[in-house]
Amino acid sequence: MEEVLKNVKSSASGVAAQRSSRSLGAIDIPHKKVEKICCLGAGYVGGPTCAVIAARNPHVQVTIVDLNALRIAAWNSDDLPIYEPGLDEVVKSCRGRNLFFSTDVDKAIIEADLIFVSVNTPTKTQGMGAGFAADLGYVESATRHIAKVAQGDKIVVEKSTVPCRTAQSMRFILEANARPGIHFDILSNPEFLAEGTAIADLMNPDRVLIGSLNTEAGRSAAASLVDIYAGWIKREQIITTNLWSSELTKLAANAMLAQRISSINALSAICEATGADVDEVSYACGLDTRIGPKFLKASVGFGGSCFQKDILNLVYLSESLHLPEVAAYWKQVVEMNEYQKKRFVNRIISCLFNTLTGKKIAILGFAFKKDTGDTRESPAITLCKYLRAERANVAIYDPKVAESQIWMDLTEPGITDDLAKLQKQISIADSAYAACKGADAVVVCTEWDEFRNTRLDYRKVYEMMNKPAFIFDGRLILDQKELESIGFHVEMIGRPRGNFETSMQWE
Ligand SMILES: NC(=O)C1=CN([C@@H]2O[C@H](COP(=O)(O)OP(=O)(O)OC[C@H]3O[C@@H](n4cnc5c(N)ncnc54)[C@H](O)[C@@H]3O)[C@@H](O)[C@H]2O)C=CC1
Ligand SMILES: O=C(O)[C@H]1O[C@H](OP(=O)(O)OP(=O)(O)OC[C@H]2O[C@@H](n3ccc(=O)[nH]c3=O)[C@H](O)[C@@H]2O)[C@H](O)[C@@H](O)[C@@H]1O
Repeated sequence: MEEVLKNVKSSASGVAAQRSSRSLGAIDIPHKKVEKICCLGAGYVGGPTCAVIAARNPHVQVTIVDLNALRIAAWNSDDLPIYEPGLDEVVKSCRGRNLFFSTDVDKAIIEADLIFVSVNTPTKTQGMGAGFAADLGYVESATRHIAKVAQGDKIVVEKSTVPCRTAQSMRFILEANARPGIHFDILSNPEFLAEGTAIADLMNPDRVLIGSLNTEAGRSAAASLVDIYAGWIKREQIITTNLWSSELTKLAANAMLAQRISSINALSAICEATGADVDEVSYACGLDTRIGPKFLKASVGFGGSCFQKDILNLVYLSESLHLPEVAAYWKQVVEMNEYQKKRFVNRIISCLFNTLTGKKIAILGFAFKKDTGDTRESPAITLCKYLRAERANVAIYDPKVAESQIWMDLTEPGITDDLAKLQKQISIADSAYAACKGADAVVVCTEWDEFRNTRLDYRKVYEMMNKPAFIFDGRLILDQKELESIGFHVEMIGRPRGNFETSMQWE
């Protein structure tokens, strides 16, 4: 037995040794010191990431450019285009010193030694792979632009999330279009930040991943980027791998995170039907150190711009590689997420006596998670769509999402395109109380702290609602007992319905 344990231990430490020698190898070889960085794309990733790079590397000039002039103007104003706790302070600390936001894409490319490509990679909406494959149009056009404009050697870094082997296409395009004598190195450096905690994640990441070709030039380019991150991150946390591992790791990490949520959400359905409590199940499972406690919070479904997109991308990749079983496995994670949203709405309909016609439903929270104003793929959008179809009147309140954004999300093609008709059924409130006034039901869609029992006066909410007053907690943030003592009828994800508890008593 001891022999077996020894072997297991030595093979495990062998893997660690291999990994660390690879990660240290990259910084031990001669490499260029980066003085100027350009980032193509001033979005949720490019903006915060490069702002932190600038803040932590005062000797490096960082210019973030975008084709969208309004977005750049906002980055240069006091009202940044995205809400992220801590972002204002970081930007203010270095904007105008070594951090610049500009629409002059060509100048920034010409000046830079290293260019991050941090443009959007949405799911294709038409053509081959529509609904699954990533639309690489923005990445390709950014790559072609770099090739056209560059007057000297550049390190080009894929920051966008892309399908495995995209770096090869980028290299092909760059080499085919480069001016004579110009050399490009390509690195993959996927971003793992989560919105709402982006600055904390960037300041203190679990790891930074850099993929390169395993050639001298490739390793040397990786070493230049390692230097940038080493401005504030311990070297052993900066991992270097081959390009394809790095590209695939990003898709894999998102797929695994989303898979955990779909797993706990699948269990939440069993909890509701049996009397088990999903929070208790998740807590008890999470205490197993092999499972761990994070990303096991049951919810109305995951949202955000990337989980669904990246899993579908993985599904498409698997299908293209003739691996249908692998594709079906990952696809189920997304299907479970859709099922969860539908299940939640069905519960609302059934509790409200099987009809929502003319009833007022207050939606608390429209962002896909707390501490962000981002609504991309927010479950609240799907919920509102279903509630509308049931002819409910919906009042939405979110502390950070702009009203114009809500209208845009609800008038997206495929959801509805008739704004005037929409406004007869949907209203946007400027406070939680205003949304709840006269409502038959309150639905918590986003886990904003201000919706917690300690922050919102639920006695006041109860007084202003139609009776019976229902609350549906899609985020498991409310104190059910306290709300019930006020008089609410409370329905929580992953807890049995209504008086199920009493019907299950046998003692
Ligand atoms: N949002 C997130 O939390 C995360 C996103 N990612 C990935 O990062 C990439 C970017 O995502 P976001 O920042 O959320 O997208 P975004 O849509 O917020 O920003 C992308 C920006 O790129 C600009 N752009 C497009 N083509 C350009 C070009 N040729 N030159 C200059 N600018 C150009 C667009 O105008 C847009 O402002 C995506 O691949 C995404 O999957 C990765 C990790 C986290
Ligand atoms: O590639 C990306 O875009 C990013 O996607 C996610 O980050 P993000 O989508 O910003 O936010 P998460 O915290 O992952 O939440 C995603 C969704 O899952 C939901 N969620 C999360 C955790 C949980 O336990 N339960 C749950 O329902 C959230 O409410 C939210 O709707 C990943 O966490 C990041 O590592 C990754 O970089």
